Amino acid sequence: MTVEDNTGSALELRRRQLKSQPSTLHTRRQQAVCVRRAYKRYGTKKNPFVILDGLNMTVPKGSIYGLLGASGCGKTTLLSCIVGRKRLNSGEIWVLGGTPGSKGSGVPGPRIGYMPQEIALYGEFSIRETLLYFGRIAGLTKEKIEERLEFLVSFLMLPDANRLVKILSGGQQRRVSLASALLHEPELLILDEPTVGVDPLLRQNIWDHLVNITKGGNTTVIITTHYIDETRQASIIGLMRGGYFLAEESPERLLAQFNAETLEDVFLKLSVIQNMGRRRRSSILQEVTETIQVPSGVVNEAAVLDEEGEISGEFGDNVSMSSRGGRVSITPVVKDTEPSMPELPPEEQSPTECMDYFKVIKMHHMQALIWKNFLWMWRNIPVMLFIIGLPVAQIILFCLSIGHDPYDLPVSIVNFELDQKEECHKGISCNSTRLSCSYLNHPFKFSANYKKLQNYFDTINEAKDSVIRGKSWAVIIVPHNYSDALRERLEAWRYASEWDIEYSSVEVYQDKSNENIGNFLKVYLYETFQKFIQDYLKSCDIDERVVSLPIRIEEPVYGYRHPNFTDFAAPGIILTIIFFLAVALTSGAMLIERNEGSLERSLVIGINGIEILFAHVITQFVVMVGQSIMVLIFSFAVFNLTLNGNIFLVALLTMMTGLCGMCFGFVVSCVCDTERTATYMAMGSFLPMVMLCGIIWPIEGMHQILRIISLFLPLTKSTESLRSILMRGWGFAVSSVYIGFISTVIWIVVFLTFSVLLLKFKKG
Ligand SMILES: Nc1ncnc2c1ncn2[C@@H]1O[C@H](COP(=O)(O)OP(=O)(O)OP(=O)(O)O)[C@@H](O)[C@H]1O
Repeated sequence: MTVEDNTGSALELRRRQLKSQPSTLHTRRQQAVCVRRAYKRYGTKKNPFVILDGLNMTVPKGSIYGLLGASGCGKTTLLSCIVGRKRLNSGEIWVLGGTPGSKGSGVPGPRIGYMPQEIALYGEFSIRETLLYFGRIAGLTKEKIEERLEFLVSFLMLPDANRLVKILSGGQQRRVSLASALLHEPELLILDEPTVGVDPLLRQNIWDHLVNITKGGNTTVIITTHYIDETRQASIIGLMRGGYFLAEESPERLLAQFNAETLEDVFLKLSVIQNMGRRRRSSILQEVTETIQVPSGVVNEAAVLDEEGEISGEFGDNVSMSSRGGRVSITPVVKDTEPSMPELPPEEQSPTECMDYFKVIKMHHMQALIWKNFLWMWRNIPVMLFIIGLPVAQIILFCLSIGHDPYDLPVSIVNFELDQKEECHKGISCNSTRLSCSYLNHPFKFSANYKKLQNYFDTINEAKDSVIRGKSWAVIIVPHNYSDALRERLEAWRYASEWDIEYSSVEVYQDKSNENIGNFLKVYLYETFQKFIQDYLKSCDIDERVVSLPIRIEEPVYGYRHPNFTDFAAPGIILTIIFFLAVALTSGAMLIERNEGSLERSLVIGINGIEILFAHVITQFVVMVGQSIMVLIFSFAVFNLTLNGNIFLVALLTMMTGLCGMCFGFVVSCVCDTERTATYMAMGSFLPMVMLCGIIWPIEGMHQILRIISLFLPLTKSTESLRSILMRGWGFAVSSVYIGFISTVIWIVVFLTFSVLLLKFKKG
């Protein structure tokens, strides 16, 4: 044969392959599942990891379709796309006549029964409760669920239905998972490796059952398995490799065509052919159609519509595909120019109006979800007690640890007014020659806080050394003749001598490395001196006001003469505790549900993200109300924090902030895929929020830009509002109060909208 002859026949062959498919939209919709030109990649566009590369698949109604392929070839990915949980990058999928995920297609929904590869069950539920949950979602009555439960437990040889899933063996758990998929007798059953870990007898029973339910033609099964030969009972098997099907045929025809004993052999031969194709692209078609005679049915005719329906084969519809991924390509086809390509179906519409999203909420779904969430809590009572107890523990810690004056701080004193070994005594008299003792032992603040740890030294150097070595916070030096000098200074006033002024002053050397302690000590010394000197003048029958600062600080309009930091920080701390615990609780619950796979199963059976979200809002809200009540009781009844306003307003704002935290938790769980990233995000937002929302430091003391930023944070206005209610006793009519409520509502709406959008668009 000459080169020209070869080229000519190859061209002829290509033309033959390019013959348009007789498939039509109508016939595609008639199939249980029809996949055309599916392309799916993970990774980035630049660095793609192609999983499906122009794959075609046709699953006729009433058939059992065995999806075979090596581990990691993309079976689960394909199934996820079929059930609408992942999206193709390009290509078309029809499932039960509609496009998965589109309005009115019923997919995802109870028309499908899905058994994912992971166990995807709630460990804390019993077998009965598991089936009750999935049955309720599918809209079955309790009686029907009980009837099916009885059948499935005996058919799948399950133990007592009241046993918890988490204490079942791996194989038993898989069977409960299979029972959950079979429970509502769906039209399309998608089973991802249902027979792993199942004993041969039960495996045979399962296959017999599948054959039985598909007999009537109303149920279709797609099943993946690693035991290739068990698919002999399937009506069609699709052998997947390299992102597409090597063949899609009935097992009998495949065995006959390849003259093989087992399906493993067939797979092997097809794989060899595929590998040859990779080496010699141009000659593959010739080899397939000429050298290897057997696959003729698989190769060409399979693509042709026969009486049984439209069957696609590797060299059928796939022929008209691109050559992405370097796979064997008979000829590349530009979609637009292909004359006989059936017109693409108009995309079924997703909900477009806002209200459409709320119409998707179904009562029986909500009931099942709320029941499931409460049951989960009931089964995890220690966890729940911890969750409710945690904010209480935090508020107790806050009230006991923050805002109190430091006490028992050691100070060193060198008192030159005292004789050797003389002790300082309390008490004040007009003629006292030991006024320094009266001052330092005055029962007002200084002595009250430092008395226990006043250490007397003989020399200044020794005393200073104690500060240098960190043994005390300050050295107070009282000069000789302090009392006389002070008396003289008071009496002579403007005529006081230099000597009197010098000797009537105590010297203080402080360790100011700790700003708070340094300031407290300074204030204590000032205030105690003020008190002491007034008492001294009184003892001399002199009006004590002459030595008071000529500024009268009257009773404050709001707050106390001596406000404490606890009252300042409490509003922000209460809101922060409730907000961030709600974030942790909600994002944790959502991520556990998602990562255990149970969420995936619920979504496939028809629950949608919005229902899950609202069910969590309801159940978590109950928890959060419990947390808020406990926190408020401990704050105001036990620790007597200042509460001048209406407690109902306080409770309302606290709960709204908790709701806001829950909504932020939903955003976190939608954005993050793992608990670790969610923890980073929650922690990453915690500190900025605490720093910028005026919780521990007034916003008025921040950098200008941060002051503006803080206005746009969820806890700023609510903290301000709560502070005004608590400290000023203001009501809802005052702007700084109602702005806090408005800001919280706005943040709830923003976070909820974000979550809904993320749930809607973050797929696959
Ligand atoms: N979300 C993802 N991101 C990146 N790669 C993924 C993702 N999901 C799956 N893959 C990769 O895609 C490939 C196909 O995975 P898939 O789970 O579909 O295979 P499979 O045929 O079901 O395998 P098995 O039979 O072992 O379950 C694997 O290499 C897997 O690592």
